[in-house]
Formats: sequence, C-alpha cells, structure tokens
Amino acid sequence: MTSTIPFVLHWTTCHSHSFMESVQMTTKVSSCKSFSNPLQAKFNNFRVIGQVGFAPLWCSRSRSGCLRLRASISGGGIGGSQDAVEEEKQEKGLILGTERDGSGAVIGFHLIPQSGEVEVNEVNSVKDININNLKEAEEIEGEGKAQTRITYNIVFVTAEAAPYSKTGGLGDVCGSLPIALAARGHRVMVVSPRYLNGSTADKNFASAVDLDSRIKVYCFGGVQEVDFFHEYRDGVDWVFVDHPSYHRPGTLYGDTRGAFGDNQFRFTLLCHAACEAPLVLPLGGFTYGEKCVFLANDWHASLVPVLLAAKYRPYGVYKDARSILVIHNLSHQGVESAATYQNLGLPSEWYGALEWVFPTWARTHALDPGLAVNLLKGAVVTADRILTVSQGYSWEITTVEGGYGLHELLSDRKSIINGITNGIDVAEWDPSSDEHIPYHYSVENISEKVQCKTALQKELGLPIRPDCPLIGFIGRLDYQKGIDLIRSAIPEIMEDDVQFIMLGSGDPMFEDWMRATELAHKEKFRGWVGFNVPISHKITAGCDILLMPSRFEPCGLNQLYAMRYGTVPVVHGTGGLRDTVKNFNPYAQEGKGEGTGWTFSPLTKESMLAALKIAVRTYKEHKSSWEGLMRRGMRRDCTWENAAIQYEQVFEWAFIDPPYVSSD
Ligand SMILES: Nc1ncnc2c1ncn2[C@@H]1O[C@H](COP(=O)(O)OP(=O)(O)O[C@H]2O[C@H](CO)[C@@H](O)[C@H](O)[C@H]2O)[C@@H](O)[C@H]1O
Repeated sequence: MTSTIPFVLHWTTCHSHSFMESVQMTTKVSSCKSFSNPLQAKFNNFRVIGQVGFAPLWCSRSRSGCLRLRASISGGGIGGSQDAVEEEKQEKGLILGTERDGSGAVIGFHLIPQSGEVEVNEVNSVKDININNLKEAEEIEGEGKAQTRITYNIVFVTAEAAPYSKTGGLGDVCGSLPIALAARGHRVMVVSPRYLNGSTADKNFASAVDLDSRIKVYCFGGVQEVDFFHEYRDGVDWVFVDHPSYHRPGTLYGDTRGAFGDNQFRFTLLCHAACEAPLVLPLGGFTYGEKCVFLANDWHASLVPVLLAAKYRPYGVYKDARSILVIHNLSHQGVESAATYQNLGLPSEWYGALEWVFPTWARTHALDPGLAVNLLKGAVVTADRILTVSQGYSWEITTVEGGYGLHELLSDRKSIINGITNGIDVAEWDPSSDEHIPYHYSVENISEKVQCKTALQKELGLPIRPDCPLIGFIGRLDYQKGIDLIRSAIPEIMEDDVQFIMLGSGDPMFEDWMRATELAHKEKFRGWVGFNVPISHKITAGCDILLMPSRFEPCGLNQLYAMRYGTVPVVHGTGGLRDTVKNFNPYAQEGKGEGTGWTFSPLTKESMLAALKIAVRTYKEHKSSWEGLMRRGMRRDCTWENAAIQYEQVFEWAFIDPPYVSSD
C-alpha cells in the first residue's frame, strides 16, 4: 500500500555550496543526502535529495521553473488522519498543492502559492539553488503562512565596482548592492571594465581569471575583440571586460590632461560586451540566459537598454529581459557629436532614440545646429524602468533645475520612476572594527571616538585639542559638491575656534586653493589633496562634524558613513541629503530631542554658516544634546538589505509590464 507523510519543508538561507543545507526538513524527515556537486541537483530536472522516512525525497524543477518536492512512501500506519491534516494544511495554503499517483496517493507537493500571488519573503536567501526565476514557496513553521519570493538573474552594468575600481559613490554602490542581492537568493553578475593603469591598483584584478571567451564587437567602423575575466566572490559573478583601451595610466576616465577622448568608444564596448555576457559566459557551468534584468548604471551603461530594443529584440532575443536605468548622477549624460552615432553599432533607424539638440544658448556659434547624441537620453526613452538613488532625487530630476535638460522626458516617464536610498557597506564602515582607524568604538561605548580625533590631529600636525570642534569634508572637488561655497566661507569659518580638514581631488583650481588655505591657516586647516581611502575613514571617525554643502546630491554616501561613526552631518537640504539627515530638534520627544544633524537651505554662504555655527555651539555647550545626535545617527538602519528589498519590488514591477520597447 502506498501512503504519504505530510511534512513541512523549509527553504532557508544558504550561503554554502551544499545544496542540502538549503533544505531544512522540520518534521518527519529522517535524513537528507547531500550532493557532492550542487550543480548536479541544481540544474538537473529531477534528483533524489534526501529521505522521508525510508523513502527517497525528490526534487524537480517544472517547466515554469517551480521547485517541486516529492516523496513516495510505502507501508501503512499513517493513513487517513494524515490526509485530513494535509487537507487542512492545503486549505490554509500550507501545502501548496499535491500530486497523486494512480491509486490516489499523494506523491508530491507543489510549492506554488494557493492564490497564485507572489509575496516577497524578507528573510531567506537561496543563492546556491539559483534556478532561473525560481519561484520558491516557503512554509514557516509556527506562523502557518506561505511565502513566495521570486529570484532573478540580475546583470549590473557599470563603469566602476569597488574594490576593483572606484572614483566615487558609483563604485561603492556597484560593489555592495550586488552582494546584498546575491545574499537574498538572486543570481547576480556585475560587468565592468578590467582597468589596468600600471599602478598597485592593478592587483585588484589579480584573482580574476581569463575565461578565454573572446567575442567580436562591431562598432566604430570595425571589429573589436574583447575578452572576459571572471571572479566569483561573495556570491556574485564579477565579470571584467578586457580590451586594450582599458589599459592605460590615469584614472578610470581620464588623466592629468582631462577626460580620455575615446570614452564613448570605451563604454560602447562595455555595453555591447555586457549584453553578450549573459548569453555566452557559462559561469559556474551555466549561462545566465535571456531572462535577465539589466541594471544600467549612469551614462556609461546607457546603451544597454537601447541595444536590447534595437539590436536583440528584433531577432527574438531578450524578449523576456527587462532593463532598469539607475541614475546616480544626471549631470553626466555621455553627449557627443551627432556624427558619432554611426559608431555605436546601432541600426540607423534608431537615431531618434539618442538624438539630442542643444538649446540655442549652448551652441558653439550661430551656425551650429547643436546636433548631438546623448547616451543617457537613449536609456531614458528605452529602459523599462528608471531608478534614482534616493526618493528626493527621483522628483528633482523631473524639474527644470534638476533635470539637466532631460526633465521633460523624465516627467513623461514619471510613472515608472522610483527612488531607493542607497545603503552602505556596514562591514567596511563599522567604527567597532574598522581596520583603518586607530581606536574602535560603538554606540554603547562612544567615548573612544575622541581618541580617533586626537590621533587624526596628531597625524596631520594640527594642535591636539580634544575639545576643539573638528569639521571635515570628503569628496570630489567638483561644482556638484559646493566647494566654491566652502571656499567663500573659509575666512569666516577660520575666525571661529574650530579646526577644518578637507580630503578631495578633482578640479585643479580647488586643489591649489586647498594647499594655499593650509599655508594660510596652519593651526586650523588641513587640505589633503588626493584619493585616499584609509584617510577618508580616519576623517569620518575623527571629526565631530561633516560638512556637505552639495549643490545637488542624488543620494550621498559620506553623510551616511558619518552618521554611522557618530559624526554629525551639516548638509544642504537637497536630494538624498534631505532624505537621510533628519534636522535636529532639541525640544521633541519631551525634551530628549530628535534628529541626526542639520540641513540648511537655501544654498548660500550665510545659511551654511548659520547651520555650522549652531552645530558648533551645540557641540560646545550642550554635550548631552550632542551625544543624542551622535547616538541617533549611529543607530540608523543603513544596511543594503533594506535597499535590496525595494529593488526586488521594482524588478517585480518591471516584469509585470511587457518590455517598454519591443519589436512586436
Ligand atoms: N578623495 C577621496 N579619498 C577617498 N575617498 C573618497 C574621496 N573622494 C570621495 N571619496 C569616496 O567616494 C565616495 C563618494 O560618494 P558620494 O556618494 O558622496 O559621491 P559621488 O558624487 O561620487 O557619487 C554619485 O553616486 C552616488 C552613489 O549612488 C550617490 O550617492 C551620489 O549622490 C552621486 O553623486 C565615498 O565613498 C567617499 O568616501
């Protein structure tokens, strides 16, 4: 006689390579076998993965990608009462469908939610299961509630990904968010260039191996051969596109003479290669395939949505893929002369997608028709969805002031724009374990922070004064960051009893100004010109106040790092700064106070100085208020997990609609 044991299956977090560790049998499953090769279980259609009583437990994948678990039990003893239990569980949606053999006995359990609805499961990760768009249903013991989460094949396309390459926040985000998404069960690939500049930074790519999978890219009037390197780290496939144009001295985008003249070529290659990568690279033995969600970050990756629509979909490829443009900074759009369109490897009839006409005032002379191609615009009009790195910024880009000429197009697509505030790498940025800082502290033991301050003063040759308010600035010396405002306010700031440390590189004019200011105010000001990660950690830990007078700030990471280190931010109320820094109110919460810093507006020297003065006075005269500010900042939830969950929601929305641009 054939009978069935109802059992509870719990698919749970799995970071190891043992397939069976991802399956926890919570009742009546006597033992589980482990596959020596997880891929065997992962990609074969039907496999024995354990035992229920004495019977084998099978795992299979249906055509739709659903996981099915089956057990066929011989012998009596369980019978009818178990069927009743099963029925009851089905009613509650605990067992999400059964499969019966000819005799009517249950031989399988389908992990498909009863209602057909998809719920996002907030806790689990099944990276090692990794079946394309696996719909996993989960029964949580005790809660009696089934949850389902869809996992995706995600392809990040980016010009930077820390720790391999970084000039700013883009590198941070594309170095951390993929790991957070992989930890939640998605299969994640990051495609970026393999930069070699002959410096010690080249060793960042040392662990990436040549996949020996060369492809030909047809663009710029010829055929380019690119190669792929690969490293599997932290659950993510890091794929590096290799081409001689990525091997040269300087930064990622330029050298002392300015931006490289062939950046359009370099990033066109990146986009073409990134579109091929999921189709041709058998990572871990299997390609990602066509059903991917591409995250095209900033202008460098903006050709990706256009290529999907213009080069692939007309031939039936990537019909099931979706693309999301992620805007980290709208002020850079990849604009070049219209004549360069023919170089991009796109069909001529797609010119309109990239067409860009400069307003009259921006043209070089009276006869200049202002014709150009704008890569970011191409993505704005072809991507399935658009994301910015904070909610505030998602609105700002639809305004004349923040839209950098794209506000009308972006307003037209308002319904598919969302903002998700960046998280931070809480392991790298943790004052209780940071390898770059000399003393460690935490919200429970905040007193050691002052030691970091005096160590920093000592290292930089400033007078060692634990009680003197120490103000910091870290960032690119760029118009965006409001350096001109700091420059104009420095005479007044230096009149106060404060010290000021700036770390930054960029515009040579501001670099020279920092050096000159240091000479003029030896006892109070230090200007560190250059890009130095350890120093940035020391400043974040050692300062009392972080100043960020950014003209616009899509999200901003330094204020997030600062708050985590108990350093109180004083910021211009714009974009992500306004979203993340809560203005201090000493009277709220029955006098206990609330808020994590100060946001000032408008962006004038006067309002910035006023906010700084209040901050300095609070630091000096209201120690308990200051401690409250520090602690509230340190306790903020700024993990990537939070953001990753919101990204999943956007992926889901992207797949609900058909591709925004299709050839049908
Ligand atoms: N001289 C230096 N030495 C060492 N480290 C330095 C440095 N100068 C900058 N950094 C580091 O570079 C990163 C800068 O990140 P930001 O988010 O502040 O700005 P960025 O404008 O580059 O990023 C853009 O993308 C990010 C990510 O989405 C958005 O947060 C942001 O608003 C948007 O402008 C931080 O990790 C910072 O510590």
